Amino acid sequence: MYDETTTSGLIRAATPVGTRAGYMPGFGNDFETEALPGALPQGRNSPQRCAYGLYGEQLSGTAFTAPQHRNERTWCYRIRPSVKHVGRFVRIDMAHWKSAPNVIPDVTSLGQYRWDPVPHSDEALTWVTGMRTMTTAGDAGAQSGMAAHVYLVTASMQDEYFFSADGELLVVPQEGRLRFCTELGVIDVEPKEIAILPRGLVYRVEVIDGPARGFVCENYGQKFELPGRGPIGANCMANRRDFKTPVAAFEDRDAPSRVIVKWAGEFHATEIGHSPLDVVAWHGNYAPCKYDMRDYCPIGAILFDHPDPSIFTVLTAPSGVEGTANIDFVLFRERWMSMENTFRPPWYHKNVMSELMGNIYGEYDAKPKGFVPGGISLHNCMLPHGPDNDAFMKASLAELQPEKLDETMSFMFETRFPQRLTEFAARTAPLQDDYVECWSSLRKRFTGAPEGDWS
Ligand SMILES: O=C(O)Cc1cc(O)ccc1O
Ligand SMILES: [Fe+2]
Repeated sequence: MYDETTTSGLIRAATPVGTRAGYMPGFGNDFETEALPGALPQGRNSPQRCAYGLYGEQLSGTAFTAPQHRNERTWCYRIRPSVKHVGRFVRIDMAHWKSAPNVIPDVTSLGQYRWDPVPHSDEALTWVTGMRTMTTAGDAGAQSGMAAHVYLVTASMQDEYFFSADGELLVVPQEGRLRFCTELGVIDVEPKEIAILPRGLVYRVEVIDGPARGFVCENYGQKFELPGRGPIGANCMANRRDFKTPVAAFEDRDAPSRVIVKWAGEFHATEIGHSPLDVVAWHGNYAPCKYDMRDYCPIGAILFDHPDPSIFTVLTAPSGVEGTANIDFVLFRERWMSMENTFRPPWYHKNVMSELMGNIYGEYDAKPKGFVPGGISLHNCMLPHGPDNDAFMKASLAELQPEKLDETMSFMFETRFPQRLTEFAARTAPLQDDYVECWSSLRKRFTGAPEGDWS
């Protein structure tokens, strides 16, 4: 079966038996997939003439010489080589998609901040024009750090394609459904799922259910990978098989089209006469994927104390310093709390890493009010934070029983670099001016007597 046509018009390869339609299971696998029989060369990458008159082309995701266990590349067999998909570039303006370094002199990034959900407007916004950068960290040109964005998408890209040379994008939907029609296949995402779009991969984004809102972590550094589990062993947390990579899908479509490229923090457009989504077959380990966060198996304390949130790491992007991530993507999802004689919510703390959080749905235990679905908070490098007064009192006085934190999903983009607010985050997005007041009624309970004052 090679003629499965998606509703977006792309011709898709057969799905491996027993797997979810349109996807192949595994994270970082060496995949192979073809949308026409015999399109994928066997036993070699560069036959003298490829089947169907296709062009062979390598997409490198790491340096040629990267260590074997980190080396990523994919061989594509396509109707035209990519060099025909880009012509002369014209610089274009993209007012709200910012890259590090982006230091605004009169904006103070030092602080604890929280925002209500960024609202939609009446404007038709695509994946590219609807991207709103909230923070940037590090330096895109130095290939370290990240940017945190909110996307507000109401319109599909038509005869328009995009790729970023600056980094991979980790997409965290919060509202609506999107379809990523990529060179390597089609990925549909909705809230509770995430997707990774590798650096350099060309795609267009269609709205399946709009308006769509969500969060994006743009990773300028080394790619996201699964964290080592240490003594936890070979299972739990995010399991490799639950990641899904699309089967090959292509379109052979002639139409005046535009490719937008993000490169060194700048945006450029180039005109072409056909769709660049023309990869008929591919094999390799550099590919987009998606993951359903309901498949994440949380590990936690089963007797006492609140462990560090690193136990909830879904993906980590290493920096040069061992154990100190360029970015950790951390998930706070439904789980049981059963610790005895324990203050169960997050403790008060100061962290060398800077923590940007987003709420996908439900209530977050440290902030029962104010941190709402679609909302964002930022606790920057070395700035103290923790439960608000209500959460502190409730957790301190609770009769402790096993309790399920149900209907909840929040996440954190945690980076070793300080995060800088953009002009949009500081002046346009719905910043909660009174956020720091959530700690103001935490009063002194010290009396000099061991029992303290809990009245
Ligand atoms: O600040 C936060 O809410 C995130 C967080 C959660 C947790 O369980 C422990 C530490 C931490 O930074
Ligand atoms: Fe924190």
